[in-house]
Amino acid sequence: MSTVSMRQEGEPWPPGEPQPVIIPMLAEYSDGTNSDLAKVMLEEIYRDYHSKRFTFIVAPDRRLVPVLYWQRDMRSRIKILFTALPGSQRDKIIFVAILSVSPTFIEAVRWAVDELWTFLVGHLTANKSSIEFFARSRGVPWLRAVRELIPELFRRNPEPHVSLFTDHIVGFYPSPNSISDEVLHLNLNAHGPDTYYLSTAGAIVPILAPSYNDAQRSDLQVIDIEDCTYDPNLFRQYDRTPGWPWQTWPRHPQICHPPDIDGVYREPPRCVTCNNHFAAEEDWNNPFNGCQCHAFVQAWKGVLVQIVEYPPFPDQPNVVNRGVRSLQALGANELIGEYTGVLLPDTDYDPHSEICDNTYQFGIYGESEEHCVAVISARLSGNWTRFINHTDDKDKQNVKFINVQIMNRLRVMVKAIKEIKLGDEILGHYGDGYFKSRQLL
Ligand SMILES: C[S@@+](CC[C@H](N)C(=O)[O-])C[C@H]1O[C@@H](n2cnc3c(N)ncnc32)[C@H](O)[C@@H]1O
Repeated sequence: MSTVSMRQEGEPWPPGEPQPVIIPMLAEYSDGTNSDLAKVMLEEIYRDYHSKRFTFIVAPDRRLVPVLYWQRDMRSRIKILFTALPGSQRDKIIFVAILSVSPTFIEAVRWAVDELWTFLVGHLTANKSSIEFFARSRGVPWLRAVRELIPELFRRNPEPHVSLFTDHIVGFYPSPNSISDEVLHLNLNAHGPDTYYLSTAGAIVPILAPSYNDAQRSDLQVIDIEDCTYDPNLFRQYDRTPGWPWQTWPRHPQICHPPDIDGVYREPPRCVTCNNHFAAEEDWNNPFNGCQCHAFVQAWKGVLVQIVEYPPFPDQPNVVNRGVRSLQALGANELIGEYTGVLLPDTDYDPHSEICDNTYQFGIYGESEEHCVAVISARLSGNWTRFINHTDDKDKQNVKFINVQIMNRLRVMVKAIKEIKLGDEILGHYGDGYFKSRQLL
């Protein structure tokens, strides 16, 4: 166990005293050991990118990497990291530039004690591709960081060096650098960060919507959406679902306890958390109306995960198997995500529909399993939760899909059922009928 205190920059340690771990803001989340603290720091570095918490340090004397010469301590730390990193000189420079905009990393370089730094270097080295993919898919301004840290590179003979660091070639390098920032930024605005996966070769690959029949296009990049989308016209196309529980048709299927279910207006019920009324349907799009538990909803939108390629399933050896890797520790019983997609009526799978499929589909149920109020189809739009793989092994399942009412909506949520560690694959159970209907298992 180490004590936690702040050290003045440059101040020598009193001889014989154990070197304290600094980074006080992180200490409360760890068990106090340097090994655990290094993991928490790694998570915080991912979080810096996710929340776009960037810092550009102004170093007093900047020199070419690998001798990033800020101060003597920092210089030797960066040298250790540089030696440990895999990849070419260019890859290493890009990686250090990416790290250099993370306030947590800067804090570690400046303050961390040797043991903590050694653990952190181990984590950074082992997760190099993952960190780079995560940072770049969140729009980290790494090229600007290279320019700031190594101005000589651009001043003396800019052209060859600039082209060394600007990467317009998609799929050329077998590393996360394979998609340029420009391409990523363009597509990120339209599709979202979890519409790319990290391949086993270390490349960033756009995720294309699957197609199971000739009527569906398979060259469309999937889109991230925060909430389910509802288009009444999609519901009008179909006959009323037999188990439809509401009186009116179509109506927004996620809105629960409609006050007019039998034609009599009733006051909407209150949220158990904030005690406000749930918004009535007409106010549904007004975020300031009704239940105000937005902080709660926001919490699971900040979860750090990454879509990565896992080994193919034995029954589908030629199919790329994307799954979800957690980039943070998650506690048992935490709600970690909402399954989002396009809301559709509970009709049979329509092979001619662009949005409908039976692979990325979950039902939303009312009071009972017979009351399927809609299905959520995530073929084209959804979020990371659609890449959660299935396992029959109860010991490996670490999440489950649950139907809950939060704010004024019925939602399919992903709930952690045990502690999940940084790096674990997130695995659930799809329900007994899923694979039978596809005859895949
Ligand atoms: C919701 S998606 C999960 C993400 C999927 N791995 C991907 O790359 O898009 C469900 C599909 O993943 C595959 N899958 C997931 N878990 C599986 C398992 N335990 N065994 C075989 N296939 C599985 C099946 O093809 C299934 O239809």
